[in-house]
Amino acid sequence: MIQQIYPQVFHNFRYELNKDMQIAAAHFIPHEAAGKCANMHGHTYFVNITVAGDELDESGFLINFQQLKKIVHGKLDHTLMNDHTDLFSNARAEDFPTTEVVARKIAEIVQAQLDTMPNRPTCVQVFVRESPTSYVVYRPKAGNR
Ligand SMILES: Nc1nc2c(c(=O)[nH]1)N=C([C@H](O)[C@H](O)COP(=O)(O)OP(=O)(O)OP(=O)(O)O)CN2
Ligand SMILES: [Zn+2]
Repeated sequence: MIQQIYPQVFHNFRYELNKDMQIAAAHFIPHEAAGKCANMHGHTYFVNITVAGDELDESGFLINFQQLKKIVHGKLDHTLMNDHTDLFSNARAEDFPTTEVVARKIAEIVQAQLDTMPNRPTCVQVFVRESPTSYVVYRPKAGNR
């Protein structure tokens, strides 16, 4: 079980849900500035996804927790991040699989799913802990949907 206090995100929506998941994955950062992290290595990423909205779906959900897990954990768990060429690139820094970019890509995956739902919830925050001492918080700009 994951037990952690996460940073709060300000919003005016009536409902907010949070889904935790652990993703075991390998990556490498294809840049000399990454030092030893330019070599392939693995992490157990601790991910927290925050979704908010004013309306629920016909099940009384903002989004089913299981569906959230499936679209993120189901895609990335036990994979090499760099292999996901639909998400990451070894040529563009904006798309290297850094913690920052992993958090942004998870937000984009989630928002793409949310955009198909009639109740139109919003992904307001993605927290990604890559190691015991390093984490990133990504908050999509309002209106980027
Ligand atoms: N801003 C970023 N800096 C670094 C990233 C990153 O994604 N964003 N990534 C790495 C490496 O991938 C590495 O896996 C993590 O680095 P680091 O926190 O240094 O890991 P340590 O366990 O060695 O940390 P200690 O606190 O020294 O134990 C590097 N930088
Ligand atoms: Zn790493």
